[in-house]
Order: sequence, then structure tokens, then C-alpha cells
Amino acid sequence: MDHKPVIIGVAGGSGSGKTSVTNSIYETFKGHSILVIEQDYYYKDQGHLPMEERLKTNYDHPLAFDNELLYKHLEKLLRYEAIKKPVYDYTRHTRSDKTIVVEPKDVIIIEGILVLEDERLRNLMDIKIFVDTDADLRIIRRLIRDMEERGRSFDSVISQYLNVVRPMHNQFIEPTKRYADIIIPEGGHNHVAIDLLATKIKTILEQKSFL
Ligand SMILES: Nc1ncnc2c1ncn2[C@@H]1O[C@H](COP(=O)(O)OP(=O)(O)O)[C@@H](O)[C@H]1O
Ligand SMILES: O=c1ccn([C@@H]2O[C@H](COP(=O)(O)O)[C@@H](O)[C@H]2O)c(=O)[nH]1
Repeated sequence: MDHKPVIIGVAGGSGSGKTSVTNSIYETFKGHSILVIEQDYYYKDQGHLPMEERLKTNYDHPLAFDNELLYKHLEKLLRYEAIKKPVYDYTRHTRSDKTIVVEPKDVIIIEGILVLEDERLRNLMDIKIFVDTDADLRIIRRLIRDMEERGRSFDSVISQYLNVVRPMHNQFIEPTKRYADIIIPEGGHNHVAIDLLATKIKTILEQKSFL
């Protein structure tokens, strides 16, 4: 019997609805043994850099992430060992001093723009999902979210989108769609897709005798 946790990767562009999809899966399995790891929390620590340098970082490039640490943490969770998850501060563009102790669970959702880009991460996943939403919707959603929740101005969001987010999406994120087992259009409000996904996850959990 295979008693390793199930790992589900949820990728997609910024504002595509990854967090909403992840939350829907989490809610469906609430009460079961499930946890979420956000790839964003694994942005490289930039505490040694002055703020003006941090503002120049390309946060949509694969090299912005500490995937080494993320991979090590997933390996530990697969062995049912606890991890100390880093905490990322979007207003300071670096890790905070805090970490969160995360206990291992049977279902692990790993969510982020580039989780399907790294082959080692992909190889750990039982189900790979790409949330596919048109660019016009993604920029509108991001604009609202970054101004309301991440302390950004209208001009900074637009400039970052045109200069970095859009080209990096086309170069690195969009191509990872080909690795996905399931492509979910429009994100977390797609109840049919979420229900189908929940059924598949239940089947895997039953095969592993977790349910
Ligand atoms: N299908 C949808 N229709 C309308 N709004 C949505 C939909 N999916 C997500 N949103 C909203 O768009 C914003 C970005 O979604 P989120 O899940 O945080 O995206 P991501 O994690 O991919 O950046 C959030 O405010 C969310 O409530
Ligand atoms: O310091 C930072 C770190 C990240 N970003 C942007 O965040 C998005 C990824 O988050 P989503 O929740 O998937 O939208 C990425 O596109 C980065 O551009 C940032 O602006 N600053």
C-alpha cells in the first residue's frame, strides 16, 4: 500500500484564480488531512538588499524562487515530517522573520505561478492543474487585488504588468500548460471543474486507503 501524501500542483498566471481553486479544494476536504503550500512564500530572501534594489527584482522569473528549499520541504512532508514554512511580506518584498510550523498531512496542495515549471517539483505531483484565464481578466483582478491588498499604486501595477508580468507569463508560465493533467478555465468559480477534481482526489485517497 502506498502511504505517501498526495501532492496536487495548481499553476496559472497571476490573477487567474489559483488561490480560489485551491481554497475550493481545501474547503471540499476541510476536516480531512489537507494543507496548502504557497510558492509565493518561497520567494528568495532579499533582506540583504536595499528597498530600491528589491523593487527592481523580476518576481515572475523562475530564478526569483527558492525552489531548492521548497523541494526539500515537500520531501520532508512526503516523509510525514513537519516543516518551518517561510512567510513572505509583499510590501517589503522579502521574507519576514517569522516562520510557520506546518505539520504533515495526507493531501498537499502546492500553488503558484511557476509550480509546473520546475521538473523536480512536477515529478513530486500526483495531479497537475493549470488555471487558464484570459489576460484581460487577469490584469483587472490583479489591479484590484494589488491596490487593495498589496499596497500598490495604479501606475506601479500597470508598469510592472507591461514590463515584467506579461512577458514573463508568455515566456515561462503559459508554456507550462502542456504539463497539466487538467486545465481549468476561469478559476475558482468553475464548480463543475472543482467537483470533477474533488472526485479524482477522493479516488486517489481511497486507493491509498486514506479515506
Ligand atoms: N471565476 C472568477 N470570477 C470572478 N472573480 C474571480 C474568479 N476567480 C477568482 N476571482 C477573483 O480574482 C482575484 C484573483 O484571484 P486569485 O484566486 O487570488 O488569483 P491568483 O491566485 O491566481 O493570483 C480574487 O479577487 C478572486 O476573488
Ligand atoms: O515581492 C513581490 C512578490 C511577488 N510579486 C508578484 O506576485 C505575483 C504572484 O502572485 P499571484 O498571487 O500568483 O498573483 C507575481 O506575478 C509577481 O509579479 C510582486 O509584485 N512582488
